[in-house]
This record gives sequence, structure tokens and C-alpha cells, in this order.
Amino acid sequence: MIIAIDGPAASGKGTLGKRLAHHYGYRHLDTGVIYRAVAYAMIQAGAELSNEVLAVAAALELDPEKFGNPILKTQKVGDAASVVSAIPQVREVLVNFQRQFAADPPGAVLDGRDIGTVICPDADVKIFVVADPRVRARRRTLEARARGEDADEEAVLADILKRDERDKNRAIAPLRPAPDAHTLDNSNLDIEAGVRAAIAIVEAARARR
Ligand SMILES: Nc1ncnc2c1ncn2[C@@H]1O[C@H](COP(=O)(O)OP(=O)(O)OP(=O)(O)O)[C@@H](O)[C@H]1O
Ligand SMILES: Nc1ccn([C@@H]2O[C@H](COP(=O)(O)O)[C@@H](O)[C@H]2O)c(=O)n1
Repeated sequence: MIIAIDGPAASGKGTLGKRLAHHYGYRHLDTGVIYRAVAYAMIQAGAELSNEVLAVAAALELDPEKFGNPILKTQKVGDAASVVSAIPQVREVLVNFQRQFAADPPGAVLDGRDIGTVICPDADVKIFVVADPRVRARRRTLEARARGEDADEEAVLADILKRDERDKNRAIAPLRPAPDAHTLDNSNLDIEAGVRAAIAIVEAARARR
């Protein structure tokens, strides 16, 4: 079974993806980290983020072993990721890696922006996770502060809104729910309640198979 999770920045996709994968014994891929890794390679090389040739080269050289680098989680890298992810050739290079991950047994949960629309249009279950931007900014700020960073909630909110706009309005694979996606608004749900709601969606889909 393939479970596709999409949604805007900091909506809780990764948290939910990890929990669902654990619940069902599936593998989980946070696809945002792939674009973050490309962006980080560009930043390290001192390259212009819009340089298509260098961005494609960085995408071709990706090393999944480095996906755990905590620097990839920073706001700066996330913002840069939303610039390089709008380059069509970069997305093209990364499609196969994601589809292969999805296809391998015993099942997979992928989260990102275009999983249900482009990467796995035939996914068994598609969930589009949303939450009020202020709620998302609050959660992200608390997360950053817990890591010891000096995060300003208004700046975090501005970054989230800017990234959402860029991701929604790009020409290729824009952020949007697939027509057959189930929208899950977790603004007023804690993590456990959000996971329960998602499991109910997955179970209903399994019962229909
Ligand atoms: N339902 C929830 N209630 C409270 N906090 C939550 C909930 N879901 C996620 N969070 C918290 O919100 C923050 C953002 O969640 P997460 O990193 O899963 O979002 P994301 O959509 O994967 O973000 P990104 O856009 O970086 O991929 C984290 O600190 C997470 O613990
Ligand atoms: N399937 C995806 C996943 C991510 N992106 C882009 O990467 C940026 C960072 O993603 P996070 O999920 O880690 O926040 C995001 O803003 C997107 O621009 C993507 O295009 N497709």
C-alpha cells in the first residue's frame, strides 16, 4: 500500500507520515528533505539558487546518507529548497528515486507537495494535511526554540506564507490537493488525535479495496 501525504509548510505532514509508517510497518520518506539537500549543496557551493545547471548537478549527486543532517531543517535551507524545487529539470531528476521508494515492499508513506498529484497519482490513500497558518507558525516556533534557536513567531509565519505562495504558484507540480485526496485539518487536533483521524481515513480506504 502507498499512502501519499501532501500539504503546506509545517502542517504536520512529516510527523503524521512517520507515525502512520510506524503504525503500518511501512517505510517513510519525507520528500522535502530531498529538495532541502539539493538547496544545501547549492548554498555550500556558493551557487545562485536559480542556476539550473548546478542545481541539476546537485540533484544528480544526492547522497541519501546525508538526509539526516540537522542543518537541512533550518528555515534558510527550507526557503532555498522552495526556490530550487521550482526548477523543472531538478524535479525530473528526483522523480525516479521517489517512485522507486514508493514501489518497494512492504508499503510506503511519502510526504511532500506533489505526492498525490505527480509522484504517486495511483496511491491507495491520499491525505492533504492543512492547519491554520498561525497555528503552524506557533508549532514551528516552539520546535525551533526547543532546539535552542531564537525563533521569532512573526518571522516564522512570514516564511511559511512566502513558501506556501511559491509552492502553490509555481508552473511545475504546484502544491494542491489531488482530486481524490482527503483533507485533514489538524488546527484543533493534537498529534495523537491527528494520527487517529488519519488512520480512520486509511482504514476506510482499505475496507473499500
Ligand atoms: N497535530 C499537531 N499538534 C501539535 N503539534 C503538531 C501537530 N502536528 C505536527 N505538530 C508539530 O508541528 C511542527 C511541524 O510539524 P512537521 O515537521 O511534521 O510538519 P511538516 O508539514 O512535515 O513540515 P515541513 O513543511 O517542514 O515538511 C513540529 O514541531 C511537530 O511536532
Ligand atoms: N514533494 C515536495 C516536497 C518538498 N518540496 C519543496 O521543498 C521545500 C521544503 O519542503 P519541506 O516539506 O521540508 O518544508 C518546500 O517548500 C517545497 O518547495 C517540493 O517541491 N515537493
